[in-house]
Amino acid sequence: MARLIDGKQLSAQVLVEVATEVQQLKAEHGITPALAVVLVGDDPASQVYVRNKVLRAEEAGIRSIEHRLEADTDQQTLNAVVDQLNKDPEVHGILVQLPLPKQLDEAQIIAAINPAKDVDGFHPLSVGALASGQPSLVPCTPLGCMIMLQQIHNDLSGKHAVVIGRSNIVGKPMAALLLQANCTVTTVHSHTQNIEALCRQADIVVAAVGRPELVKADWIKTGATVIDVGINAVEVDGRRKLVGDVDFASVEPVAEAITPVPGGVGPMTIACLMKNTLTAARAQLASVASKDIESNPEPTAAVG
Ligand SMILES: NC(=O)C1=CN([C@@H]2O[C@H](COP(=O)(O)OP(=O)(O)OC[C@H]3O[C@@H](n4cnc5c(N)ncnc54)[C@H](OP(=O)(O)O)[C@@H]3O)[C@@H](O)[C@H]2O)C=CC1
Ligand SMILES: Nc1nc(=O)c2c([nH]1)NC[C@@H]1CN(c3ccc(C(=O)N[C@@H](CCC(=O)O)C(=O)O)cc3)C=[N+]21
Repeated sequence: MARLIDGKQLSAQVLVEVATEVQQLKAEHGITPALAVVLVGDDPASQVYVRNKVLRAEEAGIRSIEHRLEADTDQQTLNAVVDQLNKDPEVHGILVQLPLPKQLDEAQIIAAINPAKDVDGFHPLSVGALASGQPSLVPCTPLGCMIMLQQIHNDLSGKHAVVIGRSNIVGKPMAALLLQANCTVTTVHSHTQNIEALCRQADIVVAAVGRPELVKADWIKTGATVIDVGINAVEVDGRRKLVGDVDFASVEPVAEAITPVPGGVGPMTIACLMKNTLTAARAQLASVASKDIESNPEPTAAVG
């Protein structure tokens, strides 16, 4: 029997820590961290996700602001909303829910977000900082996966990690974080040959593919840790349910530890979004303070 990495429980712990620090920030600096979520269109999956974010923000003491725009919104209108949030000193985090309707240019919008407020970690500056090992806002899903992995492994050094998927949201930043943690990282994707054989060499498998129950027991080395990022809605006996990218029933007996779906990576993603909003609010406070010092230098700072 594998150890179950309980994302519901672990995310509740992360949220308690965030809530405590949010209270401190309020008490010491009179600042309430605020997260703005921009949702274009009425995709039902996004609605669920946004609703969960609002609930978790409330628990953490974070103010949440929602902007819901029509599905036929044009680029200029969306840019104006982002711009207004960029300029608002009371907004610390901005998340534009993806995917956007096809008339909108995703890359342009992401690049238009103030990098200091980029709680998704998708802005090119955040991506570059992560890749070059500088401190930055790290994408929420891979950050959540790393917290889960740390429950199982004190030290990830030297582990062979195979990441299935190379999206900008999950696969690529996941591989960067594992590399940073001294893993030997293999990223596989739809052009990779012999995925099963590569996965069988892995101490850690992270599946972020979007294919229901793709990963089978014979892909997994005995004793490996399996992180299932996939969230796929499927119909079983006429009823809708969520399954991951891993065939949980067959893989669970082989793995040492495994995340469930639902109740695994999903709740951790949302908890990490709150963590990033707190981090962003703190950094913005520090940056305002340093600008105050620049514009009002202490007389003693002059060398005489
Ligand atoms: N739990 C959470 O918080 C989150 C969950 N998700 C879920 O994770 C999954 C992945 O999401 P996302 O990264 O955005 O998806 P994308 O569709 O952007 O990327 C999927 C990746 O998987 C690769 N791929 C597709 N089919 C295969 C295959 N048969 N064998 C090997 N590789 C394959 C693709 O390869 P190629 O690049 O060559 O096309 C691509 O790199 C989805 O189920 C999504 O719902 C996503 C975000 C957050
Ligand atoms: N800008 C942006 N940032 C994202 O991080 C982002 C995004 N857009 N678009 C969509 C994907 C998907 N994603 C999920 C997060 C949590 C759950 C989640 O909480 N899942 C619950 C179940 C929810 C349910 O019951 O439907 C669970 O797995 O237990 C799901 C999906 C974040 N994404």
